[in-house]
Amino acid sequence: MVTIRGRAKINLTLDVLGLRDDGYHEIATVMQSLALADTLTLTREESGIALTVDMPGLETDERNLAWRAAALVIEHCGIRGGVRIDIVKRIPVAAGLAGGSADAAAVLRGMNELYALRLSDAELCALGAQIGSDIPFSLMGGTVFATGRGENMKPLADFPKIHVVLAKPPVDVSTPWAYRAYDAHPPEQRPDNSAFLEALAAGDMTACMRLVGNVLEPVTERAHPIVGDYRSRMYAHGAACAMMSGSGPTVFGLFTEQESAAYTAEEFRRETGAAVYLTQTAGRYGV
Ligand SMILES: C[C@@](CO)(OP(=O)(O)O)[C@H](O)COP(=O)(O)OP(=O)(O)OC[C@H]1O[C@@H](n2ccc(N)nc2=O)[C@H](O)[C@@H]1O
Ligand SMILES: Nc1ncnc2c1ncn2[C@@H]1O[C@H](COP(=O)(O)OP(=O)(O)O)[C@@H](O)[C@H]1O
Repeated sequence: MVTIRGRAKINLTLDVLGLRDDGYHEIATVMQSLALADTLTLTREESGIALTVDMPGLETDERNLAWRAAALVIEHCGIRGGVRIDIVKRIPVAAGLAGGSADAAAVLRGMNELYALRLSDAELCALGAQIGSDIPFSLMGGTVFATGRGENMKPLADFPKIHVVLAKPPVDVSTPWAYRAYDAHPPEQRPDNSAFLEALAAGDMTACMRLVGNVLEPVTERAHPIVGDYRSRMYAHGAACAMMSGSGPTVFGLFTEQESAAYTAEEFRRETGAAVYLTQTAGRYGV
């Protein structure tokens, strides 16, 4: 039996550079792991894939990314045997936090251990990329500059430990929808990735906070103005910076003081009734 965590992410920067021939978008993004994580327990079975999730409504068949990751490993490695996967879900779903990718990455790592497959990180990432663009990052974790459709990764120095308040507005945003809406009206204002990377390398956190930016934020916000409302509330509560993660709709606020993050989370819940999570940035796996 193997127990493994699949961690959420936020995008500190996200730029879309163009539409590719394969229908995906070329992106450039600084991704950051969070301590907020699902827990997955993998148990060897004689055959087949059995999946349970403690969150009602979430698929437990081949539509679940965790199920697909297990199937891919079994096929790729010619495994004669199966697996039972039990997921304790803590990452909000369809939130821009890559919860599904986190679970898939955990299953790839978990299967590697459970069946002593000795797949390298590069092999795991190549398998992960077949299922979803964010999965290679979820396998690596930490602070990463990702390009291509998200699978080309340059590990960066860890972003310092900082408190993160996540607030998910009560609206659903699908990733394909966000990219299509981006194509229909690409925003003019874009994050400056080079400046962000320079500031990060120099350890200039004040500049980093100023340089966060997500080109999908105005796209999702146009359809869901509540995103802007949540961002303003985060700033009003003293966040060093606040922004939507990925395709949204979750808004994160970064706080240097634990107390002020905890107070914000509580107040946010009280004021809006939103699903609010208090967490922290997390470093790379195995480091
Ligand atoms: C926007 C981002 C930012 O990190 O995260 P989320 O908001 O989903 O967490 C990612 O690019 C999401 O990656 P992921 O959620 O893995 O996407 P995938 O499953 O690979 O693709 C779902 C769909 O999104 C679109 N897509 C995804 C990635 C990409 N670089 N270009 C795209 O156009 C495609 O329409 C694709 O069919
Ligand atoms: N293990 C999983 N956890 C969450 N969602 C999953 C999972 N497997 C498949 N999905 C599907 O993927 C969709 C996007 O989920 P998620 O990865 O949480 O969001 P996002 O792409 O915004 O980061 C969900 O609506 C759900 O139908």
